[in-house]
Amino acid sequence: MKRNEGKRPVEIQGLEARRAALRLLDAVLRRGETLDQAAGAATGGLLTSSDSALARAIASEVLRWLPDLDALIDSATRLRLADDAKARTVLRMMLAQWLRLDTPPHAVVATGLALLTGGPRRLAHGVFGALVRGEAALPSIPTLPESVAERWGDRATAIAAGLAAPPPLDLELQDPAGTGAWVERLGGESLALGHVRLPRGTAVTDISGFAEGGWWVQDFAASLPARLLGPGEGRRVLDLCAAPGGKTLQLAAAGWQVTALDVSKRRLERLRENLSRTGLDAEVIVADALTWQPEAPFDAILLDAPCTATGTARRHPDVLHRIGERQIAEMAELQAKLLERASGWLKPGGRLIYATCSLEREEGEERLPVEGVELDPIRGEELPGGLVPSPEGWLRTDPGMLLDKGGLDGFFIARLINKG
Ligand SMILES: C[S@@+](CC[C@H](N)C(=O)[O-])C[C@H]1O[C@@H](n2cnc3c(N)ncnc32)[C@H](O)[C@@H]1O
Repeated sequence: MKRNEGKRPVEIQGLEARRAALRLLDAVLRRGETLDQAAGAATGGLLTSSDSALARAIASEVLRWLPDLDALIDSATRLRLADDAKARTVLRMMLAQWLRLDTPPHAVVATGLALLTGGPRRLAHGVFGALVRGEAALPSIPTLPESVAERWGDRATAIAAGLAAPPPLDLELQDPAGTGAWVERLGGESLALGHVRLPRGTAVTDISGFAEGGWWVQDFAASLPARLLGPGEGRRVLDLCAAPGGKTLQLAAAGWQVTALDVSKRRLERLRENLSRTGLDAEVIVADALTWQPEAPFDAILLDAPCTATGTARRHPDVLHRIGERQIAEMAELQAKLLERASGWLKPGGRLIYATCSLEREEGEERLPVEGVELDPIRGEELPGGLVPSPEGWLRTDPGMLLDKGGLDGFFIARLINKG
């Protein structure tokens, strides 16, 4: 009797993670889902969290470098593989593991070819082998999908330079006065009071002080909208579209009396957990901002509007392939409605921060002006070193900025005032 006869075939180690990566890519590229949405179904059945992290890393690197991986594949075969051919997707994964995740070619072959059979398997073997023998390499800056490069115009190359790798890990501190002490305790560097940046790949659970609640994870650019409202001194602020609550925590820590509103009950659960871990306080309201009405006007409002999130492409490279004119137009329409409503809920002299983590003009510059409120220009001296407001007085950040320090998420931020 041959070895293993009558038993289940021995599973190649690491194969499940590759199968999950394949499912993730299928969900993003074929069904238009986000990596986050797809993760539950695609990686939920995996045994270990490291397998799920590996699946996510493989899929992310494929999405980050997709046009360049395809160019390599096409350079090594005269057969034109369809964009959605399984052999192409598996080859993209194999190349991403070899060239981006430093997996040795023999391990890539063992886990990659097992996903294919017959002709496609022989083809993938040949293409991968030829590229390895030819010492294929990726460019230093990822090539953007054509439609994305067109949209981002003359900033496209600079932005792409910031997309070459996942971002570092930014922490926002509850007590800015303790910045020096936290930098000493955790290492890393600080780009402003209240901020600590740790190297990419740092696992949140490994950072000291999580249970103490002295910090929370928040990209540095995402911390700027709340910073631009200044200290609260007990005044009332509405955090509109608040969950999971990074900005709620910042506002509460800065002395604002916060009302945090969001339509998503599930995401607000995370906001409540964050409040309880940090010992901060806010009134939490589950409601649709398109129909909700406040009982009294606010001293300030922070509208961190739902958006296409193309500014988060470093962490969520799926946005490079899922977002097009239709999604942008839908979000812009929702943002216009939210802005129109929120602008009517300010006390005279009250300020409204409008922010989106999008790189699209339709979700930023083109949402201004807003009837009933005027631009309250952001001044250069209010911003951390290296960032400058536009001549009009709003702020745009993108992943190509502060690159020598690890880059930033893309945000549009404008501050408006009710002069009423
Ligand atoms: C960009 S996220 C907010 C992130 C949050 N401000 C933070 O810092 O953690 C946008 C939020 O808008 C919420 N949202 C979308 N449509 C909404 C609506 N009509 N009313 C209230 N919230 C809405 C979503 O549930 C989502 O939590």
